[in-house]
Amino acid sequence: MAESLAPTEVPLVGDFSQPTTDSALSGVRVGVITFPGTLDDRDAARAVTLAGGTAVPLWHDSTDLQDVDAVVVPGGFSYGDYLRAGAIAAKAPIMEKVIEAANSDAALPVLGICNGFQVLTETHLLPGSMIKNDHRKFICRDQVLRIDNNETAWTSDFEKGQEIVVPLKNQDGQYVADAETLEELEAEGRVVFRYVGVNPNGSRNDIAGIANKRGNVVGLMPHPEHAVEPGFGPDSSGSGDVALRGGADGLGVFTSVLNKLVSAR
Ligand SMILES: NC(=O)CC[C@H](N)C(=O)O
Repeated sequence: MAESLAPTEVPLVGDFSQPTTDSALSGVRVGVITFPGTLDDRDAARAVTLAGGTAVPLWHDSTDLQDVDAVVVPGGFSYGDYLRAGAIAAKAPIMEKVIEAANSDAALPVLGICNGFQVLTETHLLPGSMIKNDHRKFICRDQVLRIDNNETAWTSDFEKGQEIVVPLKNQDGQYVADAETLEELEAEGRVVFRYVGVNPNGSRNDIAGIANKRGNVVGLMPHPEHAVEPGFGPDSSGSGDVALRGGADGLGVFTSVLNKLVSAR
């Protein structure tokens, strides 16, 4: 009889054991959650590794955060986007622990990317909601973003006002919130990433990503983890010349949290 593989033992497949020269950074453990239907956990784990940290797979129905120092809630279609994108994942056992740790005095850094951002709004760690793109189509493009807040746990390695190019791919990417919430986000500088040039989905105030009040929880719709290796990411030169593809603009999101955690030690 075939050996049974309990769900909690399902491994995150892939070799993330990149050599790193900085032992302080590699001592930082970043959890990457996998729900049924998650797509981008491997790329998120690889981004953590390329930034110099240690990626720790976290399974959705576990309640053990395994002493991680930060958590990435990656993109995809958790639970098939049934009910609403992110709504079921928000109730997963692992998220109960993430919410607790994010709200604790220790302020665990949490990053939600795309479906992860949808999960974070559904948990109310972040305000507002994600609804269907205004054009009602799935969209996939290289997107210019401006870093409007470089004081969060996930953006401190960027310059304020810096523009980066990362991929965007979703159907429920339109960020909406009531007028009071939008006003508060703007007044408190909590719009972290803003769409530049094109607003690809009708998001209010061109909002691509936001933070909670303490700046430890950040969610964004575009995908920094898909732009972490020169030669493989989007064309940040804007020339359309494949030979000029830079594509590592997203790496700063992951180095930010590692450097911040190391300097806080
Ligand atoms: N790339 C993704 O994470 C997709 C997110 C989400 N399920 C959507 O399509 O809106």
